[in-house]
Amino acid sequence: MADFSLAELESIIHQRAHSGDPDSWTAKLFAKGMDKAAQKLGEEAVETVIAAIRADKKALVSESADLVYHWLVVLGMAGVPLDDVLKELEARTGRSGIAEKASRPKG
Ligand SMILES: N=c1c2ncn([C@@H]3O[C@H](COP(=O)(O)OP(=O)(O)OP(=O)(O)O)[C@@H](O)[C@H]3O)c2ncn1[C@@H]1O[C@H](COP(=O)(O)O)[C@@H](O)[C@H]1O
Repeated sequence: MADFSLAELESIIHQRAHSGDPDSWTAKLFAKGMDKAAQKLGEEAVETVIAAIRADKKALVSESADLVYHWLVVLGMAGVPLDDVLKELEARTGRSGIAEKASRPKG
């Protein structure tokens, strides 16, 4: 099991986003804005699909890492916390109160 979490990567991205470090890819993406970040996310998604179709496990791991990193950049840029996505996934399992609340009639 890796000693690393998506929450840690989200935190690193948050720190690097406005670091002003000219060597930081994260800072470059944040400076370029959502169009560029979303484009990179799409490219990494396509590269992940290609790796999967080729049954190239090594490439699938590498492209998945690129994909998840760029996905977190896009979430960060949009101001959507990773936790919101995790809560949505949790609700879909039926484990959390969110699913119950969402399906409850208003009023
Ligand atoms: N996980 C990543 C990560 N995955 C991919 N990338 C970068 O994403 C970029 C784009 O990937 P591509 O394969 O498309 O590379 P490219 O062909 O050179 O890109 P373009 O020609 O399209 O510009 C590359 O420069 C990769 O280095 C990442 N950059 C950063 N991180 C994480 O973010 C942290 C902070 O990084 P910096 O912001 O660079 O300090 C790092 O320590 C890592 O933990």
